[in-house]
Amino acid sequence: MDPTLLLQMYRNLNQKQASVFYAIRDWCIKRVSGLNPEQFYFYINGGAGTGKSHLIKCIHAETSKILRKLPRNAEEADISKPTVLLAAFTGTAAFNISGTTLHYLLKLPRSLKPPFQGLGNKLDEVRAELSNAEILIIDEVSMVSKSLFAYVDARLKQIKGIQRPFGGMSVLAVGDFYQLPPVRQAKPLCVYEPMQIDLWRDHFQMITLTEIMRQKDDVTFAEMLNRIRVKEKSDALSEEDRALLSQAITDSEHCPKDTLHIYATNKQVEKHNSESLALFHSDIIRIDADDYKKDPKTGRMMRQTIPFQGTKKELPDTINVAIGARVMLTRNISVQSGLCNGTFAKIAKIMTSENSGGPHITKLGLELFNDNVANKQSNTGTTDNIVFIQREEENLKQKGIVRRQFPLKLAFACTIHKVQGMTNPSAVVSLKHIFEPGMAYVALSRVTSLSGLHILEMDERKIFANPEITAALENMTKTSLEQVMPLFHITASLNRPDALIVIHHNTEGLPSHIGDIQSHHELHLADVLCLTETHLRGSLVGESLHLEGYNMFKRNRNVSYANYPHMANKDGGGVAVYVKNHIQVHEKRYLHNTTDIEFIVIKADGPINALIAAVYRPPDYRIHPFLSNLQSLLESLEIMDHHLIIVCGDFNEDLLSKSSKPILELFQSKGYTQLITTATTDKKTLLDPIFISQPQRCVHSGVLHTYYSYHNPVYCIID
Ligand SMILES: Nc1ncnc2c1ncn2[C@@H]1O[C@H](COP(=O)(O)OP(=O)(O)OP(=O)(O)O)[C@@H](O)[C@H]1O
Repeated sequence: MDPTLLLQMYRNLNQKQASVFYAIRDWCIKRVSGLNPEQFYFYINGGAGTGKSHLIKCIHAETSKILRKLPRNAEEADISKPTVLLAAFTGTAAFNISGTTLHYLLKLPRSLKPPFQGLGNKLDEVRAELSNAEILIIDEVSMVSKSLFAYVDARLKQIKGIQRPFGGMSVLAVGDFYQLPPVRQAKPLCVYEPMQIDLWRDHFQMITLTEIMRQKDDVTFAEMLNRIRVKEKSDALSEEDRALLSQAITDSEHCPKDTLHIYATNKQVEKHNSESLALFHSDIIRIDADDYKKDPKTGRMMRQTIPFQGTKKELPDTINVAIGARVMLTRNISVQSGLCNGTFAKIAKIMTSENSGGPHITKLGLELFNDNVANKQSNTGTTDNIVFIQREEENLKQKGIVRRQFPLKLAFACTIHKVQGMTNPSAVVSLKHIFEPGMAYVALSRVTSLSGLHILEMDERKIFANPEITAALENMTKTSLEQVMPLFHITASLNRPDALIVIHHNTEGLPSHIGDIQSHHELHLADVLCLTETHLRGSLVGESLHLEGYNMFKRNRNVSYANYPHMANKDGGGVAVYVKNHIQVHEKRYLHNTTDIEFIVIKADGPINALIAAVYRPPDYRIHPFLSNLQSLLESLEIMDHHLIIVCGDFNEDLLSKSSKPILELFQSKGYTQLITTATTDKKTLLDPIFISQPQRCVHSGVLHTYYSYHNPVYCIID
């Protein structure tokens, strides 16, 4: 994925999405640090468009990056093998997250009926391919049946040779059980059935995303979708929701004809498709299936003059198309390349060759609709944006026929089952013939705003949820992940207007990370935000470094060392402090006897009186001269006669190590208490302490998360 786009996706994560992202990121950091955290089994729940797929993409990119460091420790490990597996039941859902289908990934048989079929002689190959795999992500989990889930568990146990659930892998299951259930009337995974081993109920913890991102510019519509998501058959629509939906009601005369039509059944779809082909296109081309049958005399496979009729076939007898006609693939040709069952495209080229019976269509050039696809076409034979597909094969065994036909159908319209996961600016949705819970909700929630929705045959009785889902989700074990973003939750319940929140973070470069700081959900809660390793040069501060609502103070490395020019001239380092506008502060720029140390001191005069210092000690700054200069700084602070002094920063002394800690000892000898008790870096060292002269004034302290620095931010709240 394009790193700039990915970074923007990280920055855009809403607070709930970020909690899940950081929880799983932290698990990976622990795993890589050799701490062997317990496997996790999370279920990410959330209505249509709450950003579940967006979150999966971010988690996949970040966790793959971190876990890549794991196999390096193992001898003979092949680091090209994936550490995080991305999968879904359907090809389109898999492609949407750049993953693959569960069947393909785990080489599952078509029929999942017991007994379990092992991998046989493929085991070694699959085992080698998945040797580094640590996490399995399953999207659109509502479509995964219990038998498929049990197969996934058994298969992973076989591949990993470990009898723990899912072969000891962690699992992130994502989806919305109010959307489409598994095919063939199977019970959804979350609905408990006694007498069965229930992997779901026994292991999974639920986290619910609540903010709708797809319709975020149309909040009224988004809120209505949330209500109809859980509406049961016996519930009536509220007057308000009825009025909203009635704005979208139209009829076949007046609705936009060239917009995607979504129906419940294949019959409705086929009727609409053939009418639209005739309406929009005149040069209609008929593509018959090439059916081959063995000649009893010669034993050779002979092409039949007309396609074989009767019996159920996957590939159609005949397809009528035209240049420019909307079509959809009906087979997973290559999920990685976006050629999946359910992929939408336009016919761009029709390639023929001459044979004895006249021109014969050999290839079709498709312009795929999915934006991601263009970047992924590698070995599928492409020109510009066109992907060429060939005829696929189907064996009609009982009839002795081999069929060769394009796995394609017209797609001016499609069924609701094909639009799950899709985001569209507009759609025409028919509510006629809806036969399952969740169908109306899936169809109505595809568009980004109410103005893009056109409803045919409105019937509010067709909008209904499965009540079993509501009961099942109520009974599921839940986790709020509040501990992942502690400051966010503490401040929400903190009713102390004059509390002071101080945060320190080693940013590893302010100019490159200002965007990350601006979008961080907790850093902007700081009244005083101390940053080290700002890497700033020059005296001017660009507009881009401005944080809304804050005043900035800074001291660059090059002005911090009077007696060590070699340190002053080195890149990196530097300290800055951002202070909320309403706090009265003065910077204490020149301190008696204090030189050769990267620091800033600010004196806050209200609402809380305090001296706050941020310090950075480079790792190569020898401890004795540093201690002596730090001592001078602390003595200068003492003589300012302030009762509350807070000194934070990166001192490059690991307070979790067993070796001596002269910096900590110096602070303790001066009566300070250190507040941070857990690791502050990705290597699980504690390099970023907060020292305080009056520990009784601190009501909360701890460590926050970021994705862009080796260091995590630390905070304290002063009453
Ligand atoms: N944090 C975010 N910032 C910006 N856009 C987002 C964010 N999360 C999701 N989106 C956008 O909102 C739309 C819906 O998101 P997404 O497809 O991830 O939702 P979903 O929960 O997977 O939906 P569905 O259940 O219908 O499959 C997409 O266009 C996506 O790019």
